[in-house]
Amino acid sequence: MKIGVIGGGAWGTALAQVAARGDAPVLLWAREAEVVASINADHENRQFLAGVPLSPSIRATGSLGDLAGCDALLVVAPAQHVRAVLAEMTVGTTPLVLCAKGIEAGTRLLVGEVARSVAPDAPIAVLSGPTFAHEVAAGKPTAVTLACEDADLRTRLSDRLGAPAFRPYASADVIGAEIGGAVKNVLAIACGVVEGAGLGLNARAALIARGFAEMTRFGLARGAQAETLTGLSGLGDLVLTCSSTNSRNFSLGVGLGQGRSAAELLSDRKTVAEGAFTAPVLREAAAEAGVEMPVTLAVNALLEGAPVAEVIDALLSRPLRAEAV
Ligand SMILES: NC(=O)c1ccc[n+]([C@@H]2O[C@H](COP(=O)([O-])OP(=O)(O)OC[C@H]3O[C@@H](n4cnc5c(N)ncnc54)[C@H](O)[C@@H]3O)[C@@H](O)[C@H]2O)c1
Ligand SMILES: O=P(O)(O)OC[C@H](O)CO
Repeated sequence: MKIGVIGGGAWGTALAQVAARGDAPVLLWAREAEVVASINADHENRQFLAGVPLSPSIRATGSLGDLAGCDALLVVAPAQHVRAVLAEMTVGTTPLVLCAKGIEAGTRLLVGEVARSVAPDAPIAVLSGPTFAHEVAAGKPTAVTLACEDADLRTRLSDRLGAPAFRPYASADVIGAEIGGAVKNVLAIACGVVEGAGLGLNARAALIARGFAEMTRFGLARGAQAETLTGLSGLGDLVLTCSSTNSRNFSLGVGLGQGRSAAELLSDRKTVAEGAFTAPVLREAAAEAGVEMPVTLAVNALLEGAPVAEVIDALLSRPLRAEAV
């Protein structure tokens, strides 16, 4: 199975490294000419994953057409750009493994749903979980959810990508795997705010637990299975992303919690903090589904410039309720 990777950011590059195990050939499409040049000439992605020596069997290209000979494509462009990138190429029946985490603005579609609408003949899988790119690229032990309705394709992808230090756990719940990854980014911003505003570790733990209740309510309303949400792509990724400034979403929240504006924090960044784009769409999707998501509303208020103290007060002043989802 020759693997192609769409997206030369940190995660696309780390996944290319996973797929290149044993010197298997991997073709990676990157949007930036300097990323293509740096991978091909120096086996390093200096722009997005600096300092990690890459396998020489990874070749980079700036032309999406070159991916035509691949047997499966890992789609690792940021969620808001997946539609445009897939629309530029002929996917046909090549399986697409969606690795971006988000919900598309405007349509409120999950990335897999976007892919289906652009490439209706392509089988769909989702790879998601607690995965900081630099750790995966360094070969540190990592486990992910690999969700695909087609059991045969799921097995072939798991066999092709799996390794002792990269363990795909199988699931048929594509929607559940996607919802965990999309929602956790918004909740990670909230946890970063708790850190930035110095609210303490009790508050952070409470936010993770109540945030997970929020993720579960939304996920169940959208047809996710509860066990997927409690798995690697849901709770697992939530815990990772809410725990470390290695997370771009958590770091964005730290800045907001310190009273800096979203405009300032997002203005010159080259890397993507997906939660900032997902938050407003998630608010709309939750309203549409009739699901209460107070943490998501609070993150949106902060992104729109509401004062930190005011947003925290509003969250803490909500009427007490039963703990059950
Ligand atoms: N970095 C991680 O640790 C990690 C882990 C798991 C999942 N993800 C997810 O993978 C996806 C990609 O993130 P990343 O970390 O690889 O990116 P990144 O932040 O390292 O790099 C930004 C990427 O966005 C691309 N980009 C910017 N504008 C674009 C446009 N107009 N069209 C197409 N692409 C454009 C750039 O080419 C680059 O590949 C995101 O959905 C992210 O949530 C990231
Ligand atoms: O840096 P973040 O916040 O985009 O998180 C990266 C991955 O999604 C963690 O699983």
